[in-house]
Amino acid sequence: MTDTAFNSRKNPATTFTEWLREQHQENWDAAINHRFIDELFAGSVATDVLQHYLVQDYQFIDRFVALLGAAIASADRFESRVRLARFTAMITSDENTYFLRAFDELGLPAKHRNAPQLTPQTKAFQDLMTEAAQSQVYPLCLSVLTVAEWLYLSWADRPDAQLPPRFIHAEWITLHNNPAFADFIGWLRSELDRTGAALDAEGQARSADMFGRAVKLERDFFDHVYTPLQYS
Ligand SMILES: Cc1ncc(C[n+]2csc(CCO)c2C)c(N)n1
Repeated sequence: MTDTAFNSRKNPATTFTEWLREQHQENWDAAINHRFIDELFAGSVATDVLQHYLVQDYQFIDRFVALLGAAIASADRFESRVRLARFTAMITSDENTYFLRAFDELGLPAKHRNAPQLTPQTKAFQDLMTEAAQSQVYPLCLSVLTVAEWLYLSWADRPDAQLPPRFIHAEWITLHNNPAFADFIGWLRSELDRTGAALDAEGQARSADMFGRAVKLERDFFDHVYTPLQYS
């Protein structure tokens, strides 16, 4: 739902990604200030809640990588493909073993790591990533990728907060607030600013719709971890 078209925004200095976020500010703020994030920083997330969050979130990566592939294929220039390809290589390498170590720490059996029962919220997210990928429209792929990354940087960016003592909490924060991650999101936003501003009004409305659905799903995902499934 678009209140005002991007081209008739009040402040001409507003970038396309700022315009997108402004339209979905309520869900955005609810997500980045969610109870789950407060508990993560406090190191006090209940074990069954954290298990549920990580098991369901681990099912995110497959479609996320497929969406990156679609962005690489639909990008309008070589340097963009290269940057996306480097990021894809980074997140698919073995460097980051956080999930596997966390599953060990939480005593989660293999069946829940690899083929858990999926919740409707997880499925809805997978479907939105598939929809964006299948559009084969670069700024639409970016609209969903940008939410999944920028919203995570936004909740993790609490400069005055102390890190909690256990790695299962602390590393989930530092994975999302480190300088390399922030730098990539800066680039991702500049890319959507550039290609989104060049869309016609209908394309911009489609981008805003997908961006808004992604923000809502991020909020729903945090909400839904408080009615965890049992993984034993
Ligand atoms: C529901 C949900 N939304 C966004 C992310 C963030 N995220 C997903 S893939 C990726 C790139 C590599 O880490 C990032 C930052 C998440 N984990 N779970």
